[in-house]
Amino acid sequence: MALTRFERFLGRLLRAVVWMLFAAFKLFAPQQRHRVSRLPAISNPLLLLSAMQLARKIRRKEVSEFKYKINLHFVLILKTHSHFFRFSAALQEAAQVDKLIEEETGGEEVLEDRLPLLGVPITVKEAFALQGMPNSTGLLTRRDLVSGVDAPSVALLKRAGAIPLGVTNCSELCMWLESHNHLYGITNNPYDFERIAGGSSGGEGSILGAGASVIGVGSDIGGSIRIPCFFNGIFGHKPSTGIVSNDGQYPPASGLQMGFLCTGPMCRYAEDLIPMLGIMGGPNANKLGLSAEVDLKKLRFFSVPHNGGSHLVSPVDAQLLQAQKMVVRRLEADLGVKVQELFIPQLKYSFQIWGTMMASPGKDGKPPTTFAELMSEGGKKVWPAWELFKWFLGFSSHTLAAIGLALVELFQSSHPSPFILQQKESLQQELEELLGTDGVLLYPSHPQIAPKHHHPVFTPFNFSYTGIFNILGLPVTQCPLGLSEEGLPLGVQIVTGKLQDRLSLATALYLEKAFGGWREPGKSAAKP
Ligand SMILES: CCCCCCCC/C=C\CCCCCCCC(N)=O
Repeated sequence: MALTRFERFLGRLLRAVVWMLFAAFKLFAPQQRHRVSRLPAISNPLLLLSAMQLARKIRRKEVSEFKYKINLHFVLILKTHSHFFRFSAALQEAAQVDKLIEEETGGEEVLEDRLPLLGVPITVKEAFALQGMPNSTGLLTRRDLVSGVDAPSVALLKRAGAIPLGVTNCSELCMWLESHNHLYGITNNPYDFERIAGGSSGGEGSILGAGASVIGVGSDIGGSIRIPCFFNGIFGHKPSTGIVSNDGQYPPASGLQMGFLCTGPMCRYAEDLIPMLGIMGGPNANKLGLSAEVDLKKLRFFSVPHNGGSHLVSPVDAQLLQAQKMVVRRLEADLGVKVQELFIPQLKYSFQIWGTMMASPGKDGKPPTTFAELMSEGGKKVWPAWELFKWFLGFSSHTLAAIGLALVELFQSSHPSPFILQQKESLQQELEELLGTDGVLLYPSHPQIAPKHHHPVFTPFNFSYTGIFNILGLPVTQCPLGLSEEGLPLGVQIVTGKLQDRLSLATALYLEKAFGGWREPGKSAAKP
């Protein structure tokens, strides 16, 4: 059974609404002007180290006191966002580091085991609770809220010795692929300030991509770790469902969404992913066997170049297709494996599957909290159509994307399409059988290279390239693959079977060596 006439009509209506909103946006949106157009090169060599390298230097006292200084200049240019840094508290904590090293009588190995991130600066997506820091998730009504405790994932990193520098920008209520809200503004891409940093963990993506922070915490229910990692040329991992605690972030997931949301690590160097995941997962990380050696030659590799041509989603950029082909060639040449190219027809319905499952009631039968309800938090009830009218007049405190999402929600049917549910089930079964415990699948991270600011309003369904794996609960590592002709990051998603995270993490380590991993934006000028 294919989509019903009503469902097809809804699809067309949605597209018409998006086009109208975009046209309106083009007319009314203020234009950004940048006094500087590119980042300077990084001058402090400590800023070029991975968390593991930096932690080793700190343990050996090769970095005494807190010489690692955040590049405030970058933070200001990128608007990632700087007003919420806890520099003096971080410096006080850093001053304790040498004392902790002196006190450890068991030597460097014991210290590494006990405090693997001792002294390493981290940043955290503002949607997570970090004690003493705001936790607004871009809602003006939450602007005065200060976290009294740390989210569990943040607490585990702190317990491992990491020193939080502060919180970074995200999209309004974490539900858009551009990090923009009326509290902090819009975050820029370090490779080209005219372009988006992605969302919803875009502040993290930008600050890490710029080399102004070492490692960071993000969350992902539709691509919010992977999209910003892709656009900012860094690594990120959406773990298998249920490994890292999602508690302590706003908004909390509701309904079936609880099984789709994942918290995970973001960083510039692949070698930081496994230790971060091990720490953030707490005892759950034992389920992943992260210390087991992976022999890439014994894995089965698959490459899916696109979603099969959904009319809602842009075609995959030729440079991304080419980059993925290069990965295939490299794997075959270096490892002697045969990478099988596949087309999986159900992927065409990725957006419809994501939308249907996100709107489904939880196991307790309760429907998820609506987006309009979340927007109303701490203030007056939000009426989406009225809010849109206010937005046209410049009076709304919400972004067009958030208003658009609340509007679209009004048209969502409460009866899920049996055809879409069937596509989801068959996709789940096919991928689980295909990947098993030794399969690795390459899939585009997004159909487009980092778009210009606000342009995602025009292509809102493109996130479904990442979103589908939230619904399937599969782990995915986002891996950079060098730069495009315009000097913008290229990349690929590496997907594996449930709880087989170590396979995608090992593949990312290999691809970092093969393709050069993160590139410093200040040395990679965007071509005009
Ligand atoms: C202004 C136009 C708005 C039109 C809305 C069209 C509907 C699109 C639906 C959903 C877009 C969600 C994007 C989610 C991005 C990542 C979310 C995440 N936290 O992982």
